[in-house]
Amino acid sequence: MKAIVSNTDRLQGEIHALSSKNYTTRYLLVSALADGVSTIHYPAHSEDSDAMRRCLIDLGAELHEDAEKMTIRGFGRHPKAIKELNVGNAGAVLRFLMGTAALLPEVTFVNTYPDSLGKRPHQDLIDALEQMGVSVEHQNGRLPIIIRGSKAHGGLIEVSGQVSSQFLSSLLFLTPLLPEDSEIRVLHDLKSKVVIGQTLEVLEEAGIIIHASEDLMHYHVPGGQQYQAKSYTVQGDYPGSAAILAAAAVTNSDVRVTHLMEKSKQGERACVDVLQAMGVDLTHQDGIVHVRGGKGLVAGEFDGDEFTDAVLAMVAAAVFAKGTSRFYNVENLRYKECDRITDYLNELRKAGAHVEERQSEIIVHGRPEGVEGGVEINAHYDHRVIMALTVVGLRSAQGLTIKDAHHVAKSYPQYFDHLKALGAKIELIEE
Ligand SMILES: O=C(O)C1=C[C@@H](OP(=O)(O)O)[C@@H](O)[C@H](O)C1
Ligand SMILES: C=C(OP(=O)(O)O)C(=O)O
Repeated sequence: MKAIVSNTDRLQGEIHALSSKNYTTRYLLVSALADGVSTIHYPAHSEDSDAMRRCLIDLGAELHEDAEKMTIRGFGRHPKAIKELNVGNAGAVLRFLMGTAALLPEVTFVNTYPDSLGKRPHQDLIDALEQMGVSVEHQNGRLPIIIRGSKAHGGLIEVSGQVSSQFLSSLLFLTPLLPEDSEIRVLHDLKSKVVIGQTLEVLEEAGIIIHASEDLMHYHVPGGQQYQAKSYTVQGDYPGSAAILAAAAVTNSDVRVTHLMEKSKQGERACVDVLQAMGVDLTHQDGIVHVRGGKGLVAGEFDGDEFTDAVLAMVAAAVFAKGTSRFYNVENLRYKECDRITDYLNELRKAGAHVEERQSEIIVHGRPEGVEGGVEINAHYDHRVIMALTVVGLRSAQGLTIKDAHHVAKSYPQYFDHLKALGAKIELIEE
């Protein structure tokens, strides 16, 4: 699908935020790891959450769904011994399930997105699993990956957090089910640290006890635990909503996004503070973010690691801010669906933005007058590139054509419909 995004002066209306992808994948997993029937209210529906759902069914979970909720009968510590799992292009799903696969004799994770997930590194998790007696066959730390887990045990586990927090999350989901206690030590740095808060929150809701150090670098996990079957409610999704809020910030707008909890543990909640720091007229009350855009943005400096999945949308807003913005501590954006620094900035440059890259920084020389556009954008298989370039397209004199825009469905299938409902001039063409 191609998205033709035209210059749009005004956005107006109200959007009910989509359900959180990260909470949905976690609630699905802890429900499957429980014995008994759990309920998830308002689960997300996207390619990534569907990938988790599909894989858990393959592993023996029983799922039923109506319009508002899903019930899941879990497989506890005994997933079905299947041969193959296909996680699509979902990084978190792959990494979390590589841990679960350690409960099985042999599973192959196939490589269906060789140019996206197929390029992403998993070596740090592989190293950790090997310390636990799991045998892993892989292609230089990449897919396809075969996990042989029959001998998995707890104990001392060291894992690097330098590339992704998902490796640590994976171990936190697995280790409570092992007979032995585990000590997990995070080596180097822990990137996207805020996301670990979501993992710990969900584990606690599922009745699992984890003793975490205050800096989230050390964990004592008692073994022999059981996940409890529970009832969960998924909150609204900040990373996806950040793109809607950025679109509202760069246009003349009066837009409300509802269902966004002020006290959320999603790091991307910070997009509200970032936009405010850029001078956007915005309020956040009773779960509603209300933007009155069009008054002109100002540049700022931001630690992007605090809102990993909203960085691209915030950079798109900064493209139209007065002055030079800097998003630092973002190197791990290079290991996502594409290289979200080099690939993304190349597309922004094509659109007419003035941007520079460092190894772990994005620098934006803002153009409050707007950009020229009139070019075709390569989506690089990346939903967040698509969402962010759409924001830029709304302020491009000649608009932007985004190729392969269907990849937006990885996290936010309704993105274009939501923007169109607000008045964005977007035409979708099936190819
Ligand atoms: O744990 C999770 O659900 C996620 C963790 C983050 O990844 P990294 O820890 O690799 O930055 C985030 O970017 C991803 O979208 C989802
Ligand atoms: C990077 C993302 O997801 P994942 O790592 O799960 O593929 C994302 O949603 O932006």
